[in-house]
Amino acid sequence: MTKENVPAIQFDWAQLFEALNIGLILVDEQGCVLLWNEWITKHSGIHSDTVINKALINAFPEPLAGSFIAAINRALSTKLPVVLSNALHKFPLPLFNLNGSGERISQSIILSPLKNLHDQGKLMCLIQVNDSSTSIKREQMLRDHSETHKKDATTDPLTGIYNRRFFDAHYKLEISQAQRQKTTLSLIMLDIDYFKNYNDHYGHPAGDAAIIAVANCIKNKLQRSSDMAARYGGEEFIVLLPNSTSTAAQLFAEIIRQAVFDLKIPHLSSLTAKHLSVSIGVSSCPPGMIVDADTFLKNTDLALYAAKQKGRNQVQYLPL
Ligand SMILES: Nc1nc2c(ncn2[C@@H]2O[C@H](COP(=O)(O)OP(=O)(O)OP(=O)(O)O)[C@@H](O)[C@H]2O)c(=O)[nH]1
Repeated sequence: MTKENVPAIQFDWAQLFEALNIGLILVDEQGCVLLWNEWITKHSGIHSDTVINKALINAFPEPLAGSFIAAINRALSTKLPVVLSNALHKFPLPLFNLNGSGERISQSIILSPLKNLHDQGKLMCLIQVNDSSTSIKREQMLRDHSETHKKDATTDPLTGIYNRRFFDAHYKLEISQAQRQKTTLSLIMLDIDYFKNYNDHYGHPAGDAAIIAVANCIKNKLQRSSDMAARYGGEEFIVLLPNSTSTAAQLFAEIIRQAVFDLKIPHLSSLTAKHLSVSIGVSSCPPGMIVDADTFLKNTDLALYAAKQKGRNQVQYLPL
């Protein structure tokens, strides 16, 4: 904007400075305070009368950071604006929130050299202070929200283990990797016995607690970081064991079956035992065998069906 096209209005600049929702401090080349607006007064508790024409370094009750003083000198010597990054300098000035909590405002600061029209050839430095607490909190909220969202998309809310959607995606990757690397991939499907009776007898909240107990039992027995358990349906779970032979998978299934039974959760309406039990189906895809994901899953489900048919509370293996 040139001088010619500046709007010809009567303007109270002092009023503008006071109304701004940012902090403004103006210092001369000696670091003497020439302007100190209302925003700074509000957030520092220091009135302009006590600091005008005095050294900025003595304005606050605590010493100013060396990096802040250096930034003012840099703006004046290079005649270029300097930005104090919020990431590196969170609280350059002792400024506080107005809520009385004593919490410091995190600040983003721009230092701009200005010509001092009253003192030819001399410069002043305008210090603009922005309260970036709100934008930082908003960013943090967005980050937290996106983390929660990601977690929601992959985990089962009741048990905290992976959900079926995540399992399906992961399972397809594991099948192709096992086929490429010629390793054995094993699958375990597990279902709580007579769970409808359990719910009817003990109530739905107790049923939920039993599902959580079984999920924890499975989770605690997983040995390798590549093993993965998911809640597959209401009271049905699935475990993926990469690089695990059929023998190892059956042994592992038996460990889980026993561990659930050892929880000794009373199940008086079960026709199998007095305690909560699970039936487990196991299937393995040996090295070099090409099988599609659905066939492998169906085979494991058939093994589970066989475990149910043969009396429940047991492990059955069905070769592909
Ligand atoms: N408490 C609770 N119950 C659930 C949940 N999801 C599914 N169920 C119940 O699980 C029961 C499953 O019943 P069925 O599929 O008939 O199986 P079952 O009674 O275990 O019979 P078998 O598997 O043959 O031993 C149903 O009553 C569902 O309502 C859940 O999240 N919480």
